[in-house]
Amino acid sequence: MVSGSNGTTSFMTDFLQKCGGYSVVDGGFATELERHGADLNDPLWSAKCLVSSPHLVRKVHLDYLDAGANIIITASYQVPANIPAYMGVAFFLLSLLKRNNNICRLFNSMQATIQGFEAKGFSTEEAEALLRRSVEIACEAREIYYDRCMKDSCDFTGSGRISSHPVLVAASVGSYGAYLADGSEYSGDYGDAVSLETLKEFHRRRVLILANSGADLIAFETIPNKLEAKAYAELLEEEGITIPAWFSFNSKDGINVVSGDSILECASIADSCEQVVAVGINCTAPRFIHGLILSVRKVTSKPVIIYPNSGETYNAELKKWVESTGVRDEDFVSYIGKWRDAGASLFGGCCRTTPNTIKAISRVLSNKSLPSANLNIQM
Ligand SMILES: C[S+](C)CC[C@H](N)C(=O)O
Ligand SMILES: N[C@@H](CCS)C(=O)O
Ligand SMILES: [Zn+2]
Repeated sequence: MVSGSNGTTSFMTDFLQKCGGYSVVDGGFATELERHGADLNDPLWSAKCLVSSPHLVRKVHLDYLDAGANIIITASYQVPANIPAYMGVAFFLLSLLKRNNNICRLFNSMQATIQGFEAKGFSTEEAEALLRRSVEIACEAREIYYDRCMKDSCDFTGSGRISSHPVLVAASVGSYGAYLADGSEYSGDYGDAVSLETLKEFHRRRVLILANSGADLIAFETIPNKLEAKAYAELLEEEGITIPAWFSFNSKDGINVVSGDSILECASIADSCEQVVAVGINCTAPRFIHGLILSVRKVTSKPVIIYPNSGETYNAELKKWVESTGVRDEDFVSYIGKWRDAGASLFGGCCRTTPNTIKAISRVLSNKSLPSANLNIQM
């Protein structure tokens, strides 16, 4: 096993210790916004609410804190810092070549994204302000939560810090595929036109903004391929980013990440990156999680984070989740003990999970006497 020891290692292990050994991550953010009536059929997806209903964003964070989350993830998943100049040039060239099917597909998704943002009239400054705002709102929710706890006089230390329920704000960075808003984060297929440099330039500005936004760490989420993991790792190093980060991949077969790249290779990239304090899997069907935890553990000793989705499938055209047939995954909370035994230490939910899911996870983890697997907790 690779050591993974570095300057930031203790950040997560110290935090886990404060939480009692295991930590609870929040659940589906967009899902909860939709449950409150938000229409996310938009290129910004969940981030649309940063503009249209920031109060709802704050409320959803608070609901997850009330449910027991120790880590809340910001609404910045699908906000780019800007529309990079290379995209304008690439867009023009692609428009000349779009007789080829693959190029045609790339052209169409770029067109949708660029037009979506232009239609919204976002300047670079506004997009950047949106990224910062996403962190501010999460921090505001944490303050409100702490204040409430203080009033209820629960578990505060002399320093005014909450002792039994510490909370971190993780700034979400969605993949380039998320930004394309065509579900590419579930294929990881960006085509040959997208290189390591393309991805680094696409992510550079927003990573810098989020690193200086007051967030406690950066959540690189739903990473669909090895190239993007490499881009993140190189960016963190090149830019001398000092706040910690986690790398979380997604899979649709339990063996590889969605692009077909090996989870072992992807997790190794995360392991070698000094700033990375946890490695894991998100937005993946629960039935694949156990095997993936074992794979990740083969190449890193860093804490393993998992936040599966409900096991449904995303239809990017309709921007809706469709129930899958066959396996019932929605009661995945019953597997928390098994995943804990396999070596995971941070647990939450991704798309289509709710505060009820998180409440149930929190309950399972705080009940130390429960048996290892199949705890049969009802959400
Ligand atoms: C994690 S997926 C459900 C996010 C939404 C997707 N990038 C889209 O815009 O359709
Ligand atoms: N954290 C994201 C989803 C990642 S797949 C959100 O719910 O906004
Ligand atoms: Zn998800």
